[in-house]
Order: sequence, then C-alpha cells, then structure tokens
Amino acid sequence: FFIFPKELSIAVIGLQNSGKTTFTNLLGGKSFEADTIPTLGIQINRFSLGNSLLNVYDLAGQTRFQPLWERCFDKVDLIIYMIDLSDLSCLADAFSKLRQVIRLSNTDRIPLVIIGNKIDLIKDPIDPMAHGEATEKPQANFSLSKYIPDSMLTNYNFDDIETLKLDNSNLYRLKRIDILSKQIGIDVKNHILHVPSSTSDKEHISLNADIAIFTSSCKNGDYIDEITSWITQL
Ligand SMILES: Nc1nc2c(ncn2[C@@H]2O[C@H](COP(=O)(O)OP(=O)(O)OP(=O)(O)O)[C@@H](O)[C@H]2O)c(=O)[nH]1
Ligand SMILES: [Mg+2]
Repeated sequence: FFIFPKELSIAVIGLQNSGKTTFTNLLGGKSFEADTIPTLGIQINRFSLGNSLLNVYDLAGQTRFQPLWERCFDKVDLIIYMIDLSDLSCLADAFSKLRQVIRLSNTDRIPLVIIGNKIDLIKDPIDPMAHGEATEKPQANFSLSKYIPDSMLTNYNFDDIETLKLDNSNLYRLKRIDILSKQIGIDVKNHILHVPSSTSDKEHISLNADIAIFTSSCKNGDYIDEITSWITQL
C-alpha cells in the first residue's frame, strides 16, 4: 500500500553569512560549497527527506530583509535559526534577534531549532593548560522537546553555568551547548527564557514550544545527521 509522505514547511533564518543557504543545501542532499551568493529575499526549496516532503524557505539574513522572517512564521511548522559562532562581531546581535524570534515562535507555538554553526572555525587554545582549563569537546545537542528523553538534561543546572564575557580567546567554549544556552538565556531544563533587561526587574518567559539547540559544522558535516533526524521526527 501507499504511505502518503508528511509535508513539513521550514523557515531558515539568522544573520547574513551564518550558513542558512549552505545548511539548506545539505538538507537537500547537495554538498558544501565555500563560495555562495548572499540570498536576496526568499529562496523556496522543495525536496524529500526520509518520509517527509520539505518546503524550505531559505531567507536572506541582511538587515533590510529581516522583516521578512516573521512574515513566514504563519506558514511554517518549524523555524531554524542559524548562528555563526565563529564571528564575534555578530554574536550579540545574533543572540538578541534570536530572543525576539523565540518570543514570537513561543506565542505561535512553532518548534524552533537553534544551530550554532561553523564550529570548525573556532580554535581551541593551543595549550589548554595555559588557560587553566582542559580542551572541551562539543556536545551534540540539548533539547526541550517531547522527542528527546529528559536524561539528556542530567547535570544541566542553568544557574550554575557560567556567563562568559566573550572574546576571541574564549569563543571556543560556545561549542558546549550548556554554555551556549546560558549565553542566549535559555534555561533548557526549566523551559524558561531569561531576557536581559535594562531595568532592574528581570524578565522571564516560560517556553511552551519545542526548542532544540545544536552546534554544527556544515563544512565538515559535524552533527548534520543529528539535526536532520530531529527534524524528521517532528
Ligand atoms: N568554515 C565554514 N564555513 C561555512 C560553514 N557554513 C557555511 N559556511 C560558509 O559561510 C559562507 C556563507 O554561507 P551562506 O550559506 O551563503 O550564508 P547565508 O546565511 O545563507 O547568508 P545570507 O543568504 O546572506 O543571509 C559561505 O562561504 C559558506 O561556505 C561552516 O560550517 N564552516
Ligand atoms: Mg543565503
């Protein structure tokens, strides 16, 4: 008998040069390319992945196109937010725009996958002892999701995770998902988004849609399979 494929619409958003088109191409079975052209507006891709038919809206990251991002939200089943973890100059902007996206996706209850990309470009310290700490291995992912067992969250305690004052010597620590989640402000275990506030009262948003956080290297293919299987489980 014939099984009708699931259809899944996905918006891929994030700042320019973060790797959205590259990731979309990998999802569609193409290989990594070092030279890409910045996306203008929206590029719509349609392909199958496992038993799913995907409509992928690959959006442009340039500031002038960012208002398009949320205009797609009512058309999609999943949002993917890409971050270039190797580019210190963009990280504060990437994190604050991500928090705005989380507010919207949470209200609309759209699942969100956050991808810290380009981990191949972040160098660990050459001599770990010189920095007083051992080289850290990246972790695969964290997820507040019905699809990933809670056991992934043992040892995760948001309040105990350190907040970094990021510079080029400690950027590599963002390869650890708990440290990345702290930097964004997502308490994965308690399903809370902490929004930094200029006033003294801290703002908390309780999260009720699925959120997963991954790191990746589109160049080396690191964790791409893990992300793909999370997506196809939706
Ligand atoms: N080293 C490395 N380079 C990457 C990785 N992912 C993407 N790139 C490179 O980053 C550049 C930008 O990639 P794109 O996929 O075009 O970025 P984008 O987010 O679609 O950019 P806009 O469409 O302008 O918003 C390209 O040169 C890619 O080859 C990665 O994981 N590692
Ligand atoms: Mg693009």
